[in-house]
Amino acid sequence: MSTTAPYDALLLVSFGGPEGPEDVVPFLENVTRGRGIPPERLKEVGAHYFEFGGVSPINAQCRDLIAALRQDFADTGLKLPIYWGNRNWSPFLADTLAEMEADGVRRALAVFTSAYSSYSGCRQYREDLARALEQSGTSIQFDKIRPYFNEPGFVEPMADAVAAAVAGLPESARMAPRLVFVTHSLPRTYAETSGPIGGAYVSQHLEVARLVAEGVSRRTGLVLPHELVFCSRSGPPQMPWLEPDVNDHLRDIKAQGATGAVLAPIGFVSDHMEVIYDLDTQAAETAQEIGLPMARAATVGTDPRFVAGLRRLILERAAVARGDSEGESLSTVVGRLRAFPDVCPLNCCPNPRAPLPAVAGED
Ligand SMILES: CC1=C(CCC(=O)O)c2cc3nc(cc4[nH]c(cc5[nH]c(cc1n2)c(C)c5CCC(=O)O)c(CCC(=O)O)c4C)C(CCC(=O)O)=C3C
Ligand SMILES: [Fe+2]
Repeated sequence: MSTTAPYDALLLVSFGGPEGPEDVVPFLENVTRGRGIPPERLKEVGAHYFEFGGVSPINAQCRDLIAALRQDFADTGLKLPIYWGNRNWSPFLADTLAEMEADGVRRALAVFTSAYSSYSGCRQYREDLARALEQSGTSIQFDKIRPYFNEPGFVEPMADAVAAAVAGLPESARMAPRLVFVTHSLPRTYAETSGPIGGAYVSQHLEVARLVAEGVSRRTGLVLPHELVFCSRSGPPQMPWLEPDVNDHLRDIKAQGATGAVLAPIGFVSDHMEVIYDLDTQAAETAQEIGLPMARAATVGTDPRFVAGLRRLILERAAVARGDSEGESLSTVVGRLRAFPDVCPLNCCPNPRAPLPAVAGED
């Protein structure tokens, strides 16, 4: 029988987002406290949220993912309560931990809404949990599931989505379309130090891009050129971030003769603000301006294969925690990168400013 022992609960840990116009400024203050984001950039990002009524889509997407996981657990006979807490907006992690402890939770498993290794998408959440334990005066023991970029349930729905987006391009654009894989830009130093030995953020994305492109050619019979590009750069202009920017890239491929572009936001598990603003609004405007037909592929969201993949990772981590499995992983991974370690190694994705306490790692 599959079991989630020794865990008493699952905790979905996410970024958080504003749920109305009055939330936008305090939310951005939480995000950027002590991070040296220029005020002009903050005003600009605030304007993106206001364009959408001051509501980020991310909280609704977390609620949907939790509902889908609960249904999947019910269907597969798992009895593991699911909680939710955020880094930057309510429900805040510290409040959720207090609630969990009041409910008798002693040991819990965390799932982050980020599939890849980076300070922002992994260690920072581990630090957030350590700080929330401190703030709430609770003592729940936390493990986490490993980064899931190479879980088949993450990759397969994206290959379907990209193939569907290619098919949805106008006939004329299907002559020589390009696949444009997009993720969140990072300061180059964060990317260089990501993972246990550095470089993990980009190599994991390149691997997913390769796997999805291969999946697309299996589905369509076409081998389409692809590349990895970046969105949502912030920080001061003199600081190097990962490039090229998606808008610059669209201009480049248009100049090279591309007849169309499919944007595939492989860096995001659902249609976050970066997707609905940076791609569906801003990059779509760029594409329109230069006369390049563009389609945007869906994110995994609550695709049942993705949800089942998360469940496999939860069961796998529980087996390791019980000592029933000693390996890194029981479940399969796709591609040429190994399953990421269950316990983040020493110095994995280091804090770029100063070391802070973090859960679920060797340090
Ligand atoms: C790698 C990465 C992910 C992916 C992993 C993951 O999913 O966690 C991610 C996710 C997200 N980032 C988000 C929003 C923002 N990120 C910002 C700023 C920053 N992000 C960074 C990196 C990442 N961010 C970095 C290095 C900064 C600079 C400041 C710092 O070093 O921390 C800022 C400040 C303004 C700006 O400069 O843009 C905002 C508003 C939202 C919510 C979207 C919504 O509302 O739907 C989500 C899911
Ligand atoms: Fe971000």
